Amino acid sequence: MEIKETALAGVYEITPRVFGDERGYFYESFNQQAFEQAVGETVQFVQDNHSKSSYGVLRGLHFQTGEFAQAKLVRVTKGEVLDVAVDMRESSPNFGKHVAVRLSAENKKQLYIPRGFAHGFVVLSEEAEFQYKCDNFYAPQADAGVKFDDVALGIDWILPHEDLIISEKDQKLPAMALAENNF
Ligand SMILES: Cc1cn([C@H]2C[C@H](O)[C@@H](COP(=O)(O)OP(=O)(O)O[C@H]3O[C@H](C)C(=O)[C@H](O)[C@H]3O)O2)c(=O)[nH]c1=O
Repeated sequence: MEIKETALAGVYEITPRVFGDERGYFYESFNQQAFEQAVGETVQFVQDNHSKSSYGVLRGLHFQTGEFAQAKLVRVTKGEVLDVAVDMRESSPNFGKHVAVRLSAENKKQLYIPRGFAHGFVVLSEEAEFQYKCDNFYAPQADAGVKFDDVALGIDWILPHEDLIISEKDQKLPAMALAENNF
């Protein structure tokens, strides 16, 4: 497994070692020991999520506030997405900055997004299946987020606006300046 910190401190890009042979391939999609050694902290994941989306679906930018904040280890097992993490920690020198990485079933890349970050993705392929680990349980009462196209964030989502499919909930998310984050 190769793991490297992205330009956004705290967010890591992980590329697993893939063993291919005439049957197909094998790789360890998660190894607690290797992961913790690489990110330099203990992370206990407690919930696995799996979502399927069609081309143009944009989910995000979401986070859970305060004590319910979640660290996530995300990957794509079908298709391709542009995955985005935004630093929401007001004390961080990177507050409001983001990183965007293409994750796909093909490149098998994963992204580790610590607590204190907003997360979202847009589907670039016909369909995408998105699977991820969280280190804190779902807490709807702490569900929060920021608007994906807030100019203050300056995120290039690649697809034309008319191709995007966004839930009503996500369309109503506040701009960064108004987002409650408690981080
Ligand atoms: C997140 C979540 C949702 N749900 C239920 C609540 C709704 O009835 C339904 C769909 O939820 P939502 O529309 O919030 O799903 P996404 O838009 O994919 O939300 C996720 O999108 C971005 C990419 C994230 O990083 C978060 O994990 C999460 O916010 O699943 C649960 O039962 N458990 C959960 O952990």
